[in-house]
Amino acid sequence: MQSESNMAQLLEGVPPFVHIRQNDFSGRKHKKLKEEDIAVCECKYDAYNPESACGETCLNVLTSTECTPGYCPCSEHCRNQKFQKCEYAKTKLFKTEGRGWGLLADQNIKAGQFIIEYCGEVISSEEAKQRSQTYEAQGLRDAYIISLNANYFIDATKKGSFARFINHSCEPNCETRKWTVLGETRVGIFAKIDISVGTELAYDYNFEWYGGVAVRCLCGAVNCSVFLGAKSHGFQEINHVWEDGDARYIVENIPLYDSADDEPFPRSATTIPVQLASVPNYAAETKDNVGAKIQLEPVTSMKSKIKLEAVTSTESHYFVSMADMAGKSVVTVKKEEEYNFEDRNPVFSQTNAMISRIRSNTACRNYSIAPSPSSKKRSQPDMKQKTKTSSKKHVSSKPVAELFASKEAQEEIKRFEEIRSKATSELNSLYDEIRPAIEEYERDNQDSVATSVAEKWIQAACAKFKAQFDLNYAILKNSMLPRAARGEMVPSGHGEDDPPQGEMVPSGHGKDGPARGEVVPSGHGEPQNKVKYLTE
Ligand SMILES: C[S@@+](CC[C@H](N)C(=O)[O-])C[C@H]1O[C@@H](n2cnc3c(N)ncnc32)[C@H](O)[C@@H]1O
Repeated sequence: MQSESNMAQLLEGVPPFVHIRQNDFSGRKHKKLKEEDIAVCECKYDAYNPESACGETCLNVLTSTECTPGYCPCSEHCRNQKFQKCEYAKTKLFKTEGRGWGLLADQNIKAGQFIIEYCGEVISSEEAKQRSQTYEAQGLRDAYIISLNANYFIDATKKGSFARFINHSCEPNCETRKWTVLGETRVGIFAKIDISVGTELAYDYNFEWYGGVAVRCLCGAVNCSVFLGAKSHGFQEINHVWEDGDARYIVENIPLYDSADDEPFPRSATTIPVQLASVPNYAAETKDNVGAKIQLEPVTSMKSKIKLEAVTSTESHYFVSMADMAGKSVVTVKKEEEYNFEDRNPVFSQTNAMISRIRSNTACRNYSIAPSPSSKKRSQPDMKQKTKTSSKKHVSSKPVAELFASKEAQEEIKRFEEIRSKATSELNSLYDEIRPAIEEYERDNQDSVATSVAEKWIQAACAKFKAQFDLNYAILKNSMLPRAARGEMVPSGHGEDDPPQGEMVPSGHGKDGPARGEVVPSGHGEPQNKVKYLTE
């Protein structure tokens, strides 16, 4: 926990926040890394070549996992503990034009270099939604919540590292990457390209837009998306992009939030569309003045300008959307009645709720260990129920065994049935034992599950599958034996190896062997020459 003395007193005018260099886990427990789950690389430190210690070819580096101190074969020479050792690039805070504060490179930075960790408070998605609304209601314009994975978010609003000052760009020189550090997922800002000293750092927020006032992007990129989150699913779904030839709508007002504006942006208690001043310069594109296009000037400066060229004027509430058509950004606008924000986004509907979702590059060390996809997110009693129900679904082999006249067959089937129920109950009790780890995995499904848990689970699951297979095989095999071999009465005229009349005997079946191409499982009790043909 950082104390208030860490309250960053930076340049004049920077809103205060608590400076932290490690994520704050007051929202949930920090994962404990078990010894057997520690990933140990195979690197060897060569004093004549210090680069040999945990470089690009290190197994841990390749899986975006930091080496664990005390376990890395390169010990103090290990170069793969950048998050843990806060090996940040030199950066500097500066005031941007129109986008609040920003961070710039205070040294030359190489492509791929780790720049800084995005630290903040680790909170659940529910908490993130709630906080986002609260901040919005408090009039906070800048959003600092990013997604860690489907279930957890990092909120750097009140506590965070200097990464919280990095602005968005549609043509970014940085990117976010996820790393596993001591069992926890952490987010770092990395250089996408070589960055020279004095250049502003920016990454693509990949914002998820949940409705509300659209935030105008002032990144200045030639191919700027015009709004933060414009590429997000939420934005595109709500702001349907009209195609040529569609019915046109009259345009007057565009709900926009420009972070350069000092005036508090308009808010409505119940509706999303915001009434703005009417646009003076307009020209109807279609006869009925509906759905006019707005040509956007290519953004050349940090403070972009929207030039409204083809706008008609009548009513007040509209939604804006845009597409890049033949190199020009084109904004089209839809009537308020077309949208139903309440239905689509009940939680976010009344706020300018934007939470940045960082794409994952997490190395794939995930094991699918839940009993079935349908059990995901179930509570404990339900999960128990699931495993019990699934075992009930198995065909009870007792009545099946009784169908066979041969005592030998009956006993064999019962024996395999016993093995299967033992394996099933072992799997169920193991599931109870590791349930907390599985539930954690399911909540946090982009993280890796502990190897010890995965191994136990895989072993028990395989034992159960094998037992089930053996049982099925025993039933099948005994059904395939000629009646006489199963101790049943054979009508006169049928030799032991002859099929009943009218039955097809697959060609190529010799007396003692299976047909060519027939798969006869090896090592399963009965000799192969008993598998001949189906008689029932
Ligand atoms: C994580 S903060 C970045 C730091 C922020 N500029 C500050 O002064 O604290 C994100 C906020 O900065 C502003 N911002 C970032 N990139 C922007 C951009 N390209 N255009 C407009 N505003 C931007 C938005 O208000 C956004 O919600």
